[in-house]
Amino acid sequence: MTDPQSKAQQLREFFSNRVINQVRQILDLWRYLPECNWSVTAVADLARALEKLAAAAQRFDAKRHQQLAQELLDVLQQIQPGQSPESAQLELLNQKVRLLSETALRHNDKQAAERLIPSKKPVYIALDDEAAAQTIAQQMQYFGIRADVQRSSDEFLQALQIRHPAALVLDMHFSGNGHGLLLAEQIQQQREQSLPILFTYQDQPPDIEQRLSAMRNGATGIYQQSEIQAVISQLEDLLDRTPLQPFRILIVDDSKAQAMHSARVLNKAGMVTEIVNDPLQVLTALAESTPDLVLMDMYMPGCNGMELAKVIRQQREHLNLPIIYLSGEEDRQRQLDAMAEGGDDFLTKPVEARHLLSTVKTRVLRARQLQNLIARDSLTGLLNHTHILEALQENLNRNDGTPVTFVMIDIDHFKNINDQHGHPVGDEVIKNLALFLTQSLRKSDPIGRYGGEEFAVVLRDANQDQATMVMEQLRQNFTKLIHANNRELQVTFSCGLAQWQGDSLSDLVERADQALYQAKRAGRNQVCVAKAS
Ligand SMILES: Nc1nc2c(ncn2[C@@H]2O[C@H](COP(=O)(O)OP(=O)(O)OP(=O)(O)O)[C@@H](O)[C@H]2O)c(=O)[nH]1
Repeated sequence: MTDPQSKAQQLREFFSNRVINQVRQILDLWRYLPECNWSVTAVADLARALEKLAAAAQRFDAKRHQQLAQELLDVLQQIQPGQSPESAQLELLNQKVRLLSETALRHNDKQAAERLIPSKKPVYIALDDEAAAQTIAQQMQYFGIRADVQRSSDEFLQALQIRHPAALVLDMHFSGNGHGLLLAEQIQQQREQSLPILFTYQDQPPDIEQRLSAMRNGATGIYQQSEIQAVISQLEDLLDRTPLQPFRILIVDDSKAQAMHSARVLNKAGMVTEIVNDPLQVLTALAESTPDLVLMDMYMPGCNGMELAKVIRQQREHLNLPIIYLSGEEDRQRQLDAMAEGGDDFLTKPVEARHLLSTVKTRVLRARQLQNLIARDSLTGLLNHTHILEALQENLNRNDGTPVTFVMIDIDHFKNINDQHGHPVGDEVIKNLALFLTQSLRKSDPIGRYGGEEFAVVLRDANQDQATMVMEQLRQNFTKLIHANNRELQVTFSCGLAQWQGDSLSDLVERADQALYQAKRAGRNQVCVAKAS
């Protein structure tokens, strides 16, 4: 007879697998909605996927998933088919989708390697050098990316018939000089949507004609075969399914009708809007919500748009906030004057919806890129020292009963690596660990470069035992990575972690640091847990 406990465990694992797939599908549909301006069919597809999840969750008694799926369905049903969703509805949907993506995996899931982020679809690798292809495939697996090696053009084409991959890693000269490029052309011609292809070459860098041909055939990048980590990094971007933070737009216009019109256009593309009709209220609105962009009328009672833009720019925190004027002003000189006073763009009313949308989207994406650069470490792309601590503080502030564990990681004998192999190799090891952590942890876990060869992670919803399991697994996997194409170079890290017990941020960090010190003293290459305070 089967032990009832193991049966329950099996059921849980079955559900866990299934839910990961269903949530993946829901996230894909969700990301597609703004692109198709919330088309009726796309919303119906999302509703169907949510119904399926709710039904499966009910069968397996997974209350949290059932509740979230149902809540999402309730909001969707309030939106009239073909109409713009309201900002409050968008807020709610965004918040629930985010929660759903977070619940899709727990740290103690057995399938920790198969996380939410990477696509379930495999990546096909087709290189002339099969041993090199196997090495890349194995490295990808350590990063949680499924990879299938294809040995010949025929095998490759056959595999494509059977299963669509998430992306291809293809040698430009697979099966003969330039043949990889021809193969790519043949593959893309048969598809409606082009397949992302990462082209590789062995020694001779491609010339401009080959690069152009690669670009025309769907290249997302061209790499030397030995740049394994760069290939993995690009794949991670391609396969990322984290729900985007919605764009938040503050509309400042004394005309209620004009403001509502703009709001509807932006809402239809999934952007959350807030309207301020009294220009004197703009600073209060900026302090309360943190918009990505301000869309502003030029002529309003009380003050004009140019004066307002100047006042906004006087505050350091809004120096990079994009401001777009939307006005009936047609005089080009006045428009240019307005931009000189702190505006970024000028749209003349009446503006076409697609024109407004593309201007707003481009500006917000640029501003976010810039913000990202400021908050992130340039070598690794991780949060910098200040911002990882800020992320930790935010998590402590939530104080909603879910455990939070702070983890500190330090590469062992890093000075020797620099001394023996050179600084560039040291840098590569740092980048590899950053990428490895990004790939191996949940997207919702903030990861930072704390100092030179020191890293920090905030694990939310993980107590110290769960966190130890996760970090122990990572520690073991990390030792298997190849760095700088040198199989002799084995790198390890030590790790100290502390679960938050209601203590101050500095005490928590101090405890994790002490635990890290313990791990170093006890011989390195290990995970140590902090003592209770
Ligand atoms: N290549 C490279 N090296 C760095 C960077 N930041 C710090 N380092 C070096 O990292 C080394 C850190 O060495 P230590 O703190 O002495 O410790 P360790 O050699 O890692 O030894 P243990 O931590 O005791 O295992 C120093 O030599 C720094 O110069 C960086 O961005 N790139």
